[in-house]
Amino acid sequence: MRDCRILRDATLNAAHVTMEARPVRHSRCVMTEMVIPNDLNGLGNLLGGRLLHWMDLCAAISAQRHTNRVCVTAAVDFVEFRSPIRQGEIVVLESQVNRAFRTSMEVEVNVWAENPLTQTRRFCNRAFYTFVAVDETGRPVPIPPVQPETPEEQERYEQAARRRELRLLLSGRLPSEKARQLQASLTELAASASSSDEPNP
Ligand SMILES: CCCCCCCCCCCCCCCC(=O)SCCNC(=O)CCNC(=O)[C@H](O)C(C)(C)COP(=O)(O)OP(=O)(O)OC[C@H]1O[C@@H](n2cnc3c(N)ncnc32)[C@H](O)[C@@H]1OP(=O)(O)O
Repeated sequence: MRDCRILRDATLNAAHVTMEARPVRHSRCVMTEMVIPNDLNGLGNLLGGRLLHWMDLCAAISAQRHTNRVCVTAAVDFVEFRSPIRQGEIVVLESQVNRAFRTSMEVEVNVWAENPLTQTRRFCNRAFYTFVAVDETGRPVPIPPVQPETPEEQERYEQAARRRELRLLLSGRLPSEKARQLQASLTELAASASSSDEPNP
């Protein structure tokens, strides 16, 4: 990645880059695909790897919309496959940047399967991607913050900080004593568990 010419050409002129906070809506991406025979596993359902590929592209578009930079996938967490997706169904992917940190950001991707005849949708999949904005040499560069505008965006923004600590902890990039948000959440959980254990008077 570090000596790629496309990367150099795409990032040398960084006049379009700004560090002003950006609303979540600025990074939103909606992608639509149709499941065809080449996308199927032996059971006749959409291949998990094909879906992850589409999700990665959708998330990359969100990351690049937020930053106006070339962004690379650093990690993928909490991937769930809740319901198989069948041939002929329409796959709708929606992503947005939940929160930006220094050079990295959390992108949430949600996936629905849509019946093309009835247009009814069922929720199938969710994952959280970490993208890092890079310069022309592939090194991480600072990115603008996210400005949440709705209560849901605010909640996602706060949860993103806890998930970040967890993924950095699990990848050995954060010592446990520095995982302060997680420690606070665990203390809160323990307190609510012990108060609900108390017998009624
Ligand atoms: C017509 C115009 C054409 C234009 C044309 C443009 C080109 C259009 C390109 C399209 C692009 C599409 C892209 C698709 C998506 C890929 O397919 S990308 C390919 C797959 N990914 C890669 O190859 C990435 C390989 N990894 C790397 O290059 C480096 O590890 C990284 C990700 C840049 C990080 O570098 P590093 O030296 O570890 O940097 P470090 O300073 O330690 O960490 C930087 C940040 O990453 C975070 N981080 C690092 N590792 C992790 C981890 N495991 N978990 C969580 N966070 C992590 C750190 O916490 C830190 O965050 P901040 O505190 O700064 O917010």
